[in-house]
Amino acid sequence: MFSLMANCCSWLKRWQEPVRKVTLIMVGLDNAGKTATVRGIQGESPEDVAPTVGFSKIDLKQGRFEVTIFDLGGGKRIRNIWRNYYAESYGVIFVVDSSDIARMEETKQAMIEVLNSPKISGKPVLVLANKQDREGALSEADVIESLSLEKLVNEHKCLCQIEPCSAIMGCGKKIDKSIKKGLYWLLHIIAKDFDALNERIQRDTTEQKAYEEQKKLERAERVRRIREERGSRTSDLLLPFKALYHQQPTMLPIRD
Ligand SMILES: Nc1nc2c(ncn2[C@@H]2O[C@H](COP(=O)(O)OP(=O)(O)OP(=O)(O)O)[C@@H](O)[C@H]2O)c(=O)[nH]1
Ligand SMILES: [Mg+2]
Repeated sequence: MFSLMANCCSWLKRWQEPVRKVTLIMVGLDNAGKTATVRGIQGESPEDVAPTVGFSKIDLKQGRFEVTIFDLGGGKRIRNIWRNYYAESYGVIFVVDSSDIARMEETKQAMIEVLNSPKISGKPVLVLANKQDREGALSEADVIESLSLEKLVNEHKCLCQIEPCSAIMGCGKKIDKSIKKGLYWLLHIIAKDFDALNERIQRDTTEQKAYEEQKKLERAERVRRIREERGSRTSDLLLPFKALYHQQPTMLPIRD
């Protein structure tokens, strides 16, 4: 009887909680398994994925959360787009290919760059130590050591959880439990500090929009000036031709 009442109370409490819109970014080197992971979360097959050029966006409902995940391409040349998503992100999912030992240093540098951003520092980070099914994959402890994870997250005051997992294990209900557990953890941490985080995100996104608007205006002004310069140069070049054209009729032989 008591447990029934306790269950009812917790259900009521959850039901009264407002729906919260949360944006997350999923980053990590190319080939780490980000797209395979979001595919699995979405209930789609994580097999046959192609490298992400740019980003893909997925929307899902998790309890009282409406979650948007930006799965950002990890290729070296497109990593610089990550920063455009930092301001609006409530938390980070960093996917690591635990079996690619040769790229651990590159992974570490990429993570340092993400956490170094003032728009990310202090936000919660979920590290998915992916590809645990592969032979020779680093264990959770080895990934922590290779990335100097403890030092890094302490320096940037980021709450962090690491989950060893395999994105290709299954999808939907059959998804690796560690991925599910990690996502719950991240959303739970975000919910705990939602108001402060939300305020920061509103402030940062307004600032970013103003910055982008300013850049757009500057670009438009540059283009206008280039066109103006080109226009005046073309009319200078055209002038002798015009003069020539007007002179020609007088040079034609006069016939009866
Ligand atoms: N064995 C194994 N392979 C995986 C796992 N997760 C992903 N893969 C494979 O790794 C390759 C890359 O996966 P993606 O999900 O495309 O990697 P990504 O991080 O999205 O890469 P980019 O889009 O280039 O940034 C694919 O061939 C996947 O099938 C895993 O847990 N285990
Ligand atoms: Mg991808």
